[in-house]
Amino acid sequence: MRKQHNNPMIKHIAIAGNIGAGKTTLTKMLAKHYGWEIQLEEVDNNPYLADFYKDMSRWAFHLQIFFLNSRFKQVQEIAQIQAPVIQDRTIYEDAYIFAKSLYDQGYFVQRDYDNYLSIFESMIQYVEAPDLLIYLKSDLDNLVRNIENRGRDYEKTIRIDYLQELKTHYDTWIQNYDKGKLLIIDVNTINFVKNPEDFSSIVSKIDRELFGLFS
Ligand SMILES: Nc1ncnc2c1ncn2[C@@H]1O[C@H](COP(=O)(O)OP(=O)(O)OP(=O)(O)O)[C@@H](O)[C@H]1O
Repeated sequence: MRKQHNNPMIKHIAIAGNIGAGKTTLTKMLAKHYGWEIQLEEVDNNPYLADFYKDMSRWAFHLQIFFLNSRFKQVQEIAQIQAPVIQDRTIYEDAYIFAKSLYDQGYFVQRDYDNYLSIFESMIQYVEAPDLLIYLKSDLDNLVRNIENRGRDYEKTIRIDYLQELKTHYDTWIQNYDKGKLLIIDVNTINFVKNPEDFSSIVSKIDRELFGLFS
């Protein structure tokens, strides 16, 4: 079912969440449902991701710079496209979740982290927040199950404490998020791929945010 988006104020929808939360799948399903343009993460063409998971200290800075630039280019493109766009992960997550937790865990040396933050601060002035942020809230069991099921070779080395650290940063970030509309979807007890009614319930919540009388 295709439903054209008819709220001129809403142009940029973003999906946020931990590794394995289901962002990419939901992004594609929502893009199809609403007829939105789509912006995915650079995973297959990412020159650092596989090396990063083998040796995080060695490649943390390179990977963060790559993702930061890639995400910045996406927001620039979104600003220029007239049609509504749905984006798989935000630039905030790169800085406030990934870079921060890599620094906290000692994978970033101080001067590299300072350098990264300085680049981020320069860029963020030119970034508009999404009109609607959809956060997929997931516990660790669910993340691990999804990561195992998709079976990417380079993700086999992901440690549970790395996911836990990311989750802690996500919790803090979402609690304090005030840049625009926020919709939190608990994905622990639903399966929007297998159960059409779970997908419909997500769509109803989004409809309420986008087209509701008091939204
Ligand atoms: N800034 C970042 N720093 C470190 N790793 C990152 C960063 N951004 C993305 N990644 C990693 O790149 C890969 C992206 O994969 P993908 O787009 O499938 O998303 P995902 O995070 O696994 O989430 P989902 O399963 O919800 O789609 C994951 O291993 C992810 O965590």
